[in-house]
Amino acid sequence: MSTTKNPPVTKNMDVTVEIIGIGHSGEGVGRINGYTLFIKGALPGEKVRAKVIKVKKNYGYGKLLDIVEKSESRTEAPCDIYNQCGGCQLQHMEYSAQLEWKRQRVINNLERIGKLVVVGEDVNLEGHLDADQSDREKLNENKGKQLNTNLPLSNGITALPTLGMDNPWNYRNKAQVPIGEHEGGLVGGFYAQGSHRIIDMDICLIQHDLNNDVIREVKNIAQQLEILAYDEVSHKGLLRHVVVKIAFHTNELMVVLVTNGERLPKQEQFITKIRDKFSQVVSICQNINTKKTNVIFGDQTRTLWGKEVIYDYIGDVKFAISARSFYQVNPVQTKILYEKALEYAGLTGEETVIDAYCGIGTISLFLAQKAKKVYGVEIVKEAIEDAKINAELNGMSNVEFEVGKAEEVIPKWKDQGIEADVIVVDPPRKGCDETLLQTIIAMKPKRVVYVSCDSATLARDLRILEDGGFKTEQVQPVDMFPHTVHVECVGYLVYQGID
Ligand SMILES: C[S@@+](CC[C@H](N)C(=O)[O-])C[C@H]1O[C@@H](n2cnc3c(N)ncnc32)[C@H](O)[C@@H]1O
Repeated sequence: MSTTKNPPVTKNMDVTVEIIGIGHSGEGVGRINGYTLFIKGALPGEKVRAKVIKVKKNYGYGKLLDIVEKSESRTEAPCDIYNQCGGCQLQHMEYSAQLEWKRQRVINNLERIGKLVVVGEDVNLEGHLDADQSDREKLNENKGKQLNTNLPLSNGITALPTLGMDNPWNYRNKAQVPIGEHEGGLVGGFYAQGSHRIIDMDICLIQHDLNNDVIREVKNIAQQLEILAYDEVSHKGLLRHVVVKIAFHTNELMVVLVTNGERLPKQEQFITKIRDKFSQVVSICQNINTKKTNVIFGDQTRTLWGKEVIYDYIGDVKFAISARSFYQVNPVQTKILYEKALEYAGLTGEETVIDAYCGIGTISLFLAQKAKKVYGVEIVKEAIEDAKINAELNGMSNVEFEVGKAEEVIPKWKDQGIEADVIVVDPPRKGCDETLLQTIIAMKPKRVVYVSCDSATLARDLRILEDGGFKTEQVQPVDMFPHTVHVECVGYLVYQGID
């Protein structure tokens, strides 16, 4: 007979609780008689007073009222709109503590989800149980991959300290802000949490300064030229989004005006005013999106002035970035991440490499500098078109790209006799497809380099690869998104199976 326990709290109750972890959205995680309470703004190690605002069967939410005992890691969030925006979740935590927390989260997932042994010093930031609990619950939803926990454990993985930024601000190279109208004026910034009300924003501290300046000026110009902001309820008005991209290495800027219609009134004046203000702007584009949708871009893009693309470099590799092409948003940390991937790939110039989930081929081209041959596979056709353009741009003839699912294309390559010395994977959050993992196991490359944006699925997939004869040597967390809960990792595996 099952017994259902009632939550120990009720709505509006005033509670005092110790915070033992950080949840998925950066909330503090507290426990009351085993019941989990998520409290936004609270930090691990703190004792806080909170008002219960939502009660669910297994967990609830509280509103922070008072900090009774303060964490040493607490700091003043420097952003004026931090509490309204939601784009950053950890500004109230010292940066060094953010880096430690990110590493600990990775370690916990490797140990608890992957059943892997992590050796070396433990950073011991108090309690992460609940955060990791929710990682595990998320994985359970992703059925189909059963871990065999009876198999031998790894002899020990080194989880290195998170590679952070010297200056963890102004790191984003792309800004995209929705435009709306408020009290007769044009506003642009971000959606208030849980709604589509646009809050005007002057400055975003994680954006490159020039992106902030351009966005502010484009709003002013649109207002002066009486361009109407788009209203998503009535589906009327013109200007939907302003997107600005800056190439950190060349300082080239692209401005994209996303409009609900083809005609841009006073187009020439618009262009002249932008150019007069910013000499770095080399490309002004219009993207037409007339659909009733939350998706930012429509299918049609035209260049209003200047070039179709801007150029940037990651290390020595040059990339062409168009209005719609994907490009990593933190180029400084991308270089660090890719250098680690390159180090783990251990290339001497003789190796054949497969880059699975290759996107626009950034990793493939980075590795192609040191490999004999690189094969890249990616599901999005446009990304592969960009990858081919970028290979040509760099005069690289030792790379081949194919559109398709990694789990279908790589087994085909295997059947065609392609043998990889190194396989690199950089899957989306849900991790690698099971068929792909089994193909990697069957192909027995000397090394696997696993780039991951979700350490929970990374841990699950490492377990499968370990069971198939690979040994995970190292996992390197890299902070691509300071002040947010996200953490990127690179895992290094070597084949140890017996043939
Ligand atoms: C995390 S991104 C990696 C992108 C790329 N490595 C980079 O650094 O720019 C994951 C990529 O996997 C692609 N993708 C998703 N499912 C896929 C599949 N089954 N097969 C191949 N590519 C896939 C996505 O379109 C996306 O470009």
